[in-house]
Amino acid sequence: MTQPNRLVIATRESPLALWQANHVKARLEALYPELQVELLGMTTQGDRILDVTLNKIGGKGLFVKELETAITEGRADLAVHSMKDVPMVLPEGFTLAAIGEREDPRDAFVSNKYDSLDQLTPGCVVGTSSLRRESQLRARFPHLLIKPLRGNVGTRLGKLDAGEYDAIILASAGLIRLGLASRIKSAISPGDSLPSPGQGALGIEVRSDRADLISLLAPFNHAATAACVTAERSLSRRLGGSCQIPLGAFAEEDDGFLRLRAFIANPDGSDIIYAEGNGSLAAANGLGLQVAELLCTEGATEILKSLAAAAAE
Ligand SMILES: NCc1[nH]cc(CCC(=O)O)c1CC(=O)O
Repeated sequence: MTQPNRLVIATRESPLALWQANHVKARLEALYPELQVELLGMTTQGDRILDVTLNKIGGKGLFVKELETAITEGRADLAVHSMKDVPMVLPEGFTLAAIGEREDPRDAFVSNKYDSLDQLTPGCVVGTSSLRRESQLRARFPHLLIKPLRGNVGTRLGKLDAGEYDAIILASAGLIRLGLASRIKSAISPGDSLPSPGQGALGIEVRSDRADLISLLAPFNHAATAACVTAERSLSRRLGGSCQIPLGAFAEEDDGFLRLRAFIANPDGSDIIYAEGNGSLAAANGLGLQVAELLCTEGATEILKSLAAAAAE
């Protein structure tokens, strides 16, 4: 198998996406000094449509499709994604060659006036467009008002600073990567806001037939992170995971074992179901299915039915 001497990474052009692509580029160049790596920046539909909440316009796939097309057409070899944005089922012919070590997976509380969620007083306005974050806030902090908030990380911080919100919730990982960790007033515990499947982890997508790339990228894979993300994604896939469903799934590895916690909810947070399970690293996929089954027995099936009925209206 011959090693390529030049690689092109397809990436979105948001500052976070560019940071992630440059991070993978630097890692690859350090591993393979002979290799030349270039970036191909692209705008996706998800970046273009900013005035509608994501769950109304088709969700995660919008951020990855153009990148996959560039790979199919031979304009790029690989795409770097936030695993949180990668659909649970990849299109035929694509695979994840590696999942890198996870950054802080927790949600971050960001505010110019308050230090943490429990300091917020009745009527405080919290910005988020994530159904996952919204349903958990409604369940745990019913006195807060939730107002939609979209755009890339910089745009969202700008809206907070303009006084449109008392606080906003973002992923810690994005803020840390962008050198904005000082904006995090407090990390929200997974018990208060269970992260999204894949949050904080980077994935590298290639065509399944590129054995050369799959072996080249193997050193980037972080086994514990990959197992956690596998468990989270298998749970989400089993429940039809997309941005349309308020769902969180978060796995942690300790000494070769995984603990997977998950929840599913009605969008208004009136019905929120938690489940968790433990398993070995090697059985990550099965653990995801097992905890999904637990959620179904506890009422997830009914929530999914009513969400599907509401969507069909
Ligand atoms: N939904 C957009 C998105 N996709 C990945 C991240 C953050 C980085 C990560 O989770 O890896 C963000 C921003 C956010 O939710 O604040």
